[in-house]
Amino acid sequence: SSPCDRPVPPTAGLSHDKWEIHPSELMLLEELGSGQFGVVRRGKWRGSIDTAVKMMKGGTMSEDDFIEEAKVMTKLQHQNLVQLYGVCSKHRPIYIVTEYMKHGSLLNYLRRHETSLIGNMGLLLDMCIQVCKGMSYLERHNYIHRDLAARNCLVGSENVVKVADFGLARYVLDDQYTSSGGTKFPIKWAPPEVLNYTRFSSKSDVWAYGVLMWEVFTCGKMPYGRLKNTEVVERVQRGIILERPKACAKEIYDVMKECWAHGPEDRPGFRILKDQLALVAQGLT
Ligand SMILES: CN(C)c1ccc2c(c1)CCN(c1cccc(-c3cc(Nc4ccc(C(=O)N5CCOCC5)cn4)c(=O)n(C)c3)c1CO)C2=O
Repeated sequence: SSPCDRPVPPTAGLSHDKWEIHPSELMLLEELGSGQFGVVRRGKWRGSIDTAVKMMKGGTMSEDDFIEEAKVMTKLQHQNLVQLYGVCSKHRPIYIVTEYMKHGSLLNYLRRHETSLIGNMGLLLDMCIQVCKGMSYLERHNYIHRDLAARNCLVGSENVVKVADFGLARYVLDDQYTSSGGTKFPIKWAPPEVLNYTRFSSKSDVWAYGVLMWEVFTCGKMPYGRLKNTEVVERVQRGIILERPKACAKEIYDVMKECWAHGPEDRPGFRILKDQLALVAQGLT
C-alpha cells in the first residue's frame, strides 16, 4: 500500500525516534491488571488518546533487546492487532504504550458473557475470523506470536477482537515461562515440535489458533480440563486432540482439526484458514 493510505502512527514526528513517547504527554489512570512484566494501567496520551501502559517491573524483561524490537513492532499495523504506539525508554521503569481495548481479554469476555454468547455461533465464528485476520497479517510479515491464546487477545467496542502482545515472549526473563519444562510455559497451546524442540513458526501459531478456536466455542473453558501438563504432552505426542465443543458445528471443528495436524507442514497457513472460515461463515447465514 502506498504510504499515503497507511494510517500515520500517532507517534510520527514526536522526535527523531518516532517510537519514543514523552512521559510528560502521558496521564496514568486506573490499573487494568498485571501480566508477565508487571502492572498495566489505562492512560491518556496527549490529553485524548486512550492507551494501556505496561510499566516494566525490573528483572522481568530484556529491555534493551525489546526497545530495539519496538521500532519494528510500531510498523505492524492492522485492524486486528493491538497497536503499539511507542515506548518511554529514557527512564526506568520503561513504559510500553499501546492502543486501549475497553472490554479486556477475550478469555474473560467469553467467560463473563457465556450465556449470551453460547447460542450465537455466528458471533463466535466472527471473533475467530478477526483473530485469523490479525494472525494472517503477522504471518505475511514473517512475525511469530509465540503465545497465541484467548488470554492474549483483547476485545474492544462493537465486538472488535484484536491480537495482543505478539512477539513479547522472546523478551521474558522468567525461565518458568520460557522453557518448555517451566510451570508457566503454555503447554496446552503448544504443538509437538514446540514440546520436543521448541521449534516456533507461524505453523506453531496455527496450532495455538486451533486451541483458541476451541476456547471461543467453549466460551472460555480450560483446554484438557484439569489434566496435568505431563498428561497433555503425552496425549499431544500420541495425536490425541481436543474433542468437538457442543456449540461448534462439524465444519468448524473440521477447521480446528486441520490446525492440529501433527506435522507443521500439514497445517494450513492463516491465509488459507481465513478463506476457509469465510466460506463456513457464508454457509451459516
Ligand atoms: C509475554 N506475553 C505473552 C505477555 C506479556 C504481557 C502481557 C500479556 C502477555 C497478557 C496480559 N497482559 C496484560 C495485563 C494487564 C492488562 C492488559 C491490558 C488490558 C487492556 N484492557 C482492559 C480493559 C478493561 C479491563 C477490565 O478491568 N475489565 C473488567 C470490567 O469489564 C471490562 C474488563 C481490563 N483490561 C488493554 O486494553 N490492554 C492493551 C492491555 C494486558 C494485555 O496486554 C500483559 O501485559
